[in-house]
Amino acid sequence: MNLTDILYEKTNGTAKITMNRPKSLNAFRGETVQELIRCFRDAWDDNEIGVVVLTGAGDRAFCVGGDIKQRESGGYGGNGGLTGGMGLEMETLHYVIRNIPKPVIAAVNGYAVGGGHVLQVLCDLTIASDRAILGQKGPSVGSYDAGFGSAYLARIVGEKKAREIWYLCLQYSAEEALQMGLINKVVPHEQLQEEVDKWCELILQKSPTALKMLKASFNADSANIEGISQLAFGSLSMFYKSEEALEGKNAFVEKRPVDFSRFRK
Ligand SMILES: CC(C)(COP(=O)(O)OP(=O)(O)OC[C@H]1O[C@@H](n2cnc3c(N)ncnc32)[C@H](O)[C@@H]1OP(=O)(O)O)[C@@H](O)C(=O)NCCC(=O)NCCSC(=O)c1cc(O)c2ccccc2c1O
Repeated sequence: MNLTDILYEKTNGTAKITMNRPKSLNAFRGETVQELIRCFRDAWDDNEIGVVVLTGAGDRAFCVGGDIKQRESGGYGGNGGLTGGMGLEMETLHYVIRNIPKPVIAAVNGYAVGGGHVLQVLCDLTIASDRAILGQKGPSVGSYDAGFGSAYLARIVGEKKAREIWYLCLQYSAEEALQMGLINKVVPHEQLQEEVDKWCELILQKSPTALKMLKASFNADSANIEGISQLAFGSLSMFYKSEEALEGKNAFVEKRPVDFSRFRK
């Protein structure tokens, strides 16, 4: 596969997908999302693969969400269509992570923030380094991921905690994330790969059909969130054209404090 933003390797039944833009803390742009979708589809279609690992390149980040520096008033470019006018085919990416009939493990090696955090939320299982920092950021930068990013998050950590995560945009340590049930396990940073390998091995010893059916049954209960997701991304593409959204983006790029006060009037 010809890939620029992703590293993709398949070894002994495991497909490893690494977001590879470390200079931007693995923030995603249109191409990154397209390549992620292609890799998940390849792993879906390959009968030798029984488990998928999603991680980030480098030592600092899993993924910090959309590449804000590339965000324009109409989103991230593109011609509309599958990207809903935003240049990021996020709904499809969320779809393939949720619906690939094999367990997906997020190996969170650093920051998992914004849309990057939503990716770890969507994975079946998460193992994090003790250096990981997790949280949402959208309302600080004029954005939101209000489909699976909010409604499914609330199923995982409960309504109160999910609202805190989104309304306050705090950053949580791996240990705090573990305590609130947001992730499955925390390990010393150096042992992350080893632990992920162990979990993959355990999964690969199991009946693939049983795992496939279990994943489908877990998903069934939250399937209606897909409709909420369509509404949320549809409204986001309109919101991105607003002065309010641009204030969030510009403040981040200009490295200055954001001021949304005029939009409360
Ligand atoms: C993550 C941080 C808290 C890290 O802070 P720290 O101080 O440790 O590091 P720096 O801030 O110096 O970052 C290093 C370097 O990386 C650049 N960078 C960081 N985040 C991004 C980013 N999101 N986009 C582009 N570049 C980024 C940073 O500018 C530095 O580069 P220099 O050249 O200046 O050295 C902190 O970095 C932080 O808070 N980052 C912002 C994270 C954020 O707001 N994420 C949410 C973005 S919006 C989003 O995720 C999103 C999701 C979706 O699903 C969408 C769907 C459809 C459309 C749009 C979507 C969308 O926008």
